[in-house]
Amino acid sequence: MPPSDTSPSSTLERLRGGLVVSCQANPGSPLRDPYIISRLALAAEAGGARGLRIQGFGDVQAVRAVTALPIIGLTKTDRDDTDVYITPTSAEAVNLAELGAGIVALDATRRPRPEPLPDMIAAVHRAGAQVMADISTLDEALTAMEAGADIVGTTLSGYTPYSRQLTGPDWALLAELRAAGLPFVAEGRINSPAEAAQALGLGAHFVVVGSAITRPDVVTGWFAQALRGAADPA
Ligand SMILES: CC(=O)N[C@H](C=O)[C@@H](O)[C@H](O)[C@H](O)COP(=O)(O)O
Repeated sequence: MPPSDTSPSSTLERLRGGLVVSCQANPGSPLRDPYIISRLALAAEAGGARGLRIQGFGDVQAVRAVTALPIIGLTKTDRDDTDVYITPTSAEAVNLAELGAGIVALDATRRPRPEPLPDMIAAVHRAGAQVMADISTLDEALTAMEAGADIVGTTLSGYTPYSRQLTGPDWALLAELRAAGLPFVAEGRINSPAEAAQALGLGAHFVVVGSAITRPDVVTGWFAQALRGAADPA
């Protein structure tokens, strides 16, 4: 019997003011293995993470087996018919909920999608989980909340062609979401403790950090890039 999550209605409440660590490995990464992801999740828990964001059925299963922390589950599916890739179908969303994700992340961008967003949200709710709508603009956030999402996340800012293309967090989007009175999660390119605290101060319900904590291959690239051409010529 895997460790159990709390009741679905309290999952978001448990995360208020906390850090959620996204434990994902890029395709081709030597860390892309459910056992390794489950160890990263335990390391995040030991460090004080209140929740985990986990991609793929195998990883959700492996992580659910070792921790009772709330899981935000998602799939990333490359399809020929749509650019929507974070949990594009109800079947995937319901499967994630059944595997123990108390919150399911759905792509809520305005790109053409295989299934209507309100239908997907209803399916997740019927499966007993809550919905985090991954958006890239304020407009998408408003639409997602109208469609029944429980909270929105800034996850996809910079990943749609029409959203702000930034190298750091989208602070302006956080301010817009706050001004609109929407419940929101700060996620995407939050790469330091100071930035995480700043996001919470801007009204985020919780903060998700991924690459800076759990992608050492990516972080190594940041350092290696900074050193290129920086050697003292003397
Ligand atoms: C755009 C996209 O596919 N984002 C994914 C969503 O789950 C993950 O690859 C990110 O790591 C996550 O959003 C956290 O962001 P960052 O790694 O920047 O802290």
